[in-house]
Amino acid sequence: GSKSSAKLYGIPEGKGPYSVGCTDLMTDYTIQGSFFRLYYPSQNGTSSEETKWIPRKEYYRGLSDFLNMYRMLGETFFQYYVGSVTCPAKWNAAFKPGEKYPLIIFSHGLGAFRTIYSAICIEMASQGFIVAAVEHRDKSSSATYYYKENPVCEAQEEATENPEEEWIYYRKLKRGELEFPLRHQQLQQRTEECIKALDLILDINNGNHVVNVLSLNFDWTLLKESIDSDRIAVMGHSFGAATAIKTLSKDARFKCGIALDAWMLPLDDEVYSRVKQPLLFINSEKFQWASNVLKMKKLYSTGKIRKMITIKGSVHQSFPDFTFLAGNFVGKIFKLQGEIDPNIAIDISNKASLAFLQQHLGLKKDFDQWDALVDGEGHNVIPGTNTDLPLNSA
Ligand SMILES: CCN(CC)CCN(C[C@]12C[C@](c3ccc(C(F)(F)F)cc3)(C1)C2)C(=O)Cn1c(SCc2ccc(F)cc2)nc(=O)c2c1C=CC2
Repeated sequence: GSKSSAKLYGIPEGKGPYSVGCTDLMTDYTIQGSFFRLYYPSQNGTSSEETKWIPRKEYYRGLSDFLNMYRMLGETFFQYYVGSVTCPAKWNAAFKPGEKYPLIIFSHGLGAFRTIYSAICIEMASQGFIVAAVEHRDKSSSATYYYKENPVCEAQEEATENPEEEWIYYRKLKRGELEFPLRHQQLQQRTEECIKALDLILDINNGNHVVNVLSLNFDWTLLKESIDSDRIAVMGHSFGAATAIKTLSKDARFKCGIALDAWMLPLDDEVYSRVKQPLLFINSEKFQWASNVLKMKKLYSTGKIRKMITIKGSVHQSFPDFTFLAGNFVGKIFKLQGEIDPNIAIDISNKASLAFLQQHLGLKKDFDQWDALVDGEGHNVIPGTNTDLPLNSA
């Protein structure tokens, strides 16, 4: 049955010392508002409820459309196979105050949305990071929503009691439409959304009151003076990795970036000379082709810190959570798993990320134990890319 198979393979728990909480924040009754899922160090025993992995059925509709599945079939398929999946974080657990935590803003890929990179986000939070996984409203996500204040009953007090949900679904490329203009315009919006999420979190850090249009009982005031505003990084997968690179070029408050299987197409030529901060590329073995690797190479210019590793036997889907939910057989058929065990692949990615973040955020942790991984030394990992392009050539 669905429960057993999905449960059997589940999303891995965080390995770090902190227990992990999870909540959602949506601001403003407009599409311009911020919407992100927050993963954070939590106080033990303040919530026993696990977090719903895909919280609304409209995401199943978005996914089946994105994957060109027949909608009825797709929705039933997802409802049945992932409807009961939870991720190993305590829903609305109380935030653990008392220290300043470094912050990561995470950007999802094409056709994804804020909740499906929880293995990465939970691991980072368990190691003492606060992670905000933004949900983009640029129509690159399978689905997303916002609340409209329905003007009709504006006059009466119930305006905020039954705000109208507006769902936005993935915008497919039209036949004959050029890809770059659409993706570049989406990239601009995605970058603005990452920067706005940072502004909002720093606002909360200053003790300003935040209005969450989602009625959740989470105490945001506990985050006051809990963000280490000098230790901020941006991270993303595929289109989200391009978003991370563009965000670095736009906002120096982000001190370094991590690009997971970067899709370089949406980036404009100006970006390449404007990324001053250290950048780590973590690539899967299969998601690599010459023009994409050449663009990564273009970011290697003198004086800038660039690291690149490839995880052997991994595939593009080794980073999102679906890789943990399919059995080995189905996983390989749908290219959700490569030759490498999904847990080993994500472990390499997370440890390399932690070591790189310690190096470039100046953390006082023990993540330096994984420095060799950042240099591509270790099992299942190689430096640079597995394509035959020499990276350091000018
Ligand atoms: C058919 C649509 N076709 C045209 C756009 C390409 C579809 N595609 C390959 C797919 C996503 C695939 C997938 C997922 C999930 C299941 C499931 F069954 F497990 F749910 C199955 C099969 C189908 C592997 C990609 O877009 C790959 N990709 C991604 S995949 C991000 C994602 C999305 C939804 C998820 F549920 C999980 C992960 N993010 C990017 O930023 C970029 C690319 C390519 C370039 C830039």
